[in-house]
Amino acid sequence: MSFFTALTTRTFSSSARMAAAIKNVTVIGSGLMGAGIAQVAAQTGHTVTMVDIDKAAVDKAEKRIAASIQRVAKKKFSGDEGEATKFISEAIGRLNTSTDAVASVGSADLVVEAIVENIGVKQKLFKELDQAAPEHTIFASNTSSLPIGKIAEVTDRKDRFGGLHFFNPVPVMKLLEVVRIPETSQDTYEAMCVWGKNMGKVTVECKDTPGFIVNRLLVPYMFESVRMLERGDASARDIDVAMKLGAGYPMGPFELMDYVGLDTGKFIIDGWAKEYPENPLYQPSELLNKMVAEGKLGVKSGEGFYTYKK
Ligand SMILES: CCCCCCC[C@H](O)CC(=O)SCCNC(=O)CCNC(=O)[C@H](O)C(C)(C)COP(=O)([O-])OP(=O)([O-])OC[C@H]1O[C@@H](n2cnc3c(N)ncnc32)[C@H](O)[C@@H]1OP(=O)([O-])[O-]
Ligand SMILES: NC(=O)c1ccc[n+]([C@@H]2O[C@H](COP(=O)([O-])OP(=O)(O)OC[C@H]3O[C@@H](n4cnc5c(N)ncnc54)[C@H](O)[C@@H]3O)[C@@H](O)[C@H]2O)c1
Repeated sequence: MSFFTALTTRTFSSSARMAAAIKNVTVIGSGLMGAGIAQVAAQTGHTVTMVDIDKAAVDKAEKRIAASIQRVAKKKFSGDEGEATKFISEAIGRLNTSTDAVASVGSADLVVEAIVENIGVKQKLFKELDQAAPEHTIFASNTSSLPIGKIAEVTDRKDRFGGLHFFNPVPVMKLLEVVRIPETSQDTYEAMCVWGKNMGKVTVECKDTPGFIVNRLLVPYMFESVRMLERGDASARDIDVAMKLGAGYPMGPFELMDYVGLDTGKFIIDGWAKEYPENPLYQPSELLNKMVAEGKLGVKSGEGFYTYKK
């Protein structure tokens, strides 16, 4: 029986029941974000299937999760090795992997998509998943910049569709932006919020506007930093030092761009430049385009504005 036929009243308890019923989570994409979301979901008691079209990406994600979960356990159970080991093995035991997205949603209560930032690719995926997933399954995208409504329009479940925008690194960053489109039902919205809290996150409500809350402010700031570098006004290192020591940011803009991935930054700005050509804050950068073309994607490729050990 679906949630929607089973529950007749739109009370908070009905939403809480929906969220409590979110036991099986499928995370599509096992890159930087998908791996983090899958890890935290497994840590917080969910049965998780982490999917990627690329088997090598799944293998890499498993390694990343194994390293990250050690750090989480060390912090959470400082001094108690037994509890830490139990926490790790139980979480890893709840985490399954696959390279077949369609076959992985058959028993999903929630699907969180974290694949490449491309509207066509996301729409194609959700169209396929819409046919395969049970009626009650909630779909969410972790997109940084694309309109949730546009991704959802290829499905017949817009009332069970929203944005769940996590922050990198997911095991550490406390914020979860919960994005609702006009069609998102109140039950779905509340279920996403309760699930977010169960994941240990603080949720904020966002409308489906470009960049939601954080990226609407963060992306122009990052691209202004690149433009400052392109003009030769200051070096990347000095801009980073200035913003860390002068504005209290944990990372400077270039460190953070390397950390999130320059390709993701390019996907975002290219999309916004096309959609809002008049806005000077949304203009692409020649330097960033060149770096991405050269495969300099930041930490994940070993080189970006800085170089990293692989
Ligand atoms: C071009 C435009 C692009 C825009 C893109 C937008 C992208 C997107 O949509 C939005 C975002 O995500 S925006 C991005 C939003 N993100 C930001 O803005 C991030 C800003 N940066 C930060 O908040 C901090 O620098 C960090 C938290 C990353 C590291 O903290 P730190 O103090 O500088 O350095 P530390 O010593 O390494 O770590 C200390 C402790 O933290 C823990 N821990 C860390 N990583 C972990 C992991 N992977 N796993 C587990 N645990 C992890 C661990 O306990 C560790 O202790 P340990 O004893 O070493 O295990
Ligand atoms: N990088 C960040 O800091 C950050 C933060 C918040 C949100 N996001 C958003 O999360 C999403 C993923 O970003 P990321 O940084 O994890 O990217 P990533 O490049 O690290 O990983 C994307 C993964 O998706 C896989 N993939 C591509 N198409 C697929 C498909 N059709 N089916 C299954 N897997 C597929 C790729 O093989 C790759 O492993 C993007 O929408 C991005 O905008 C990124």
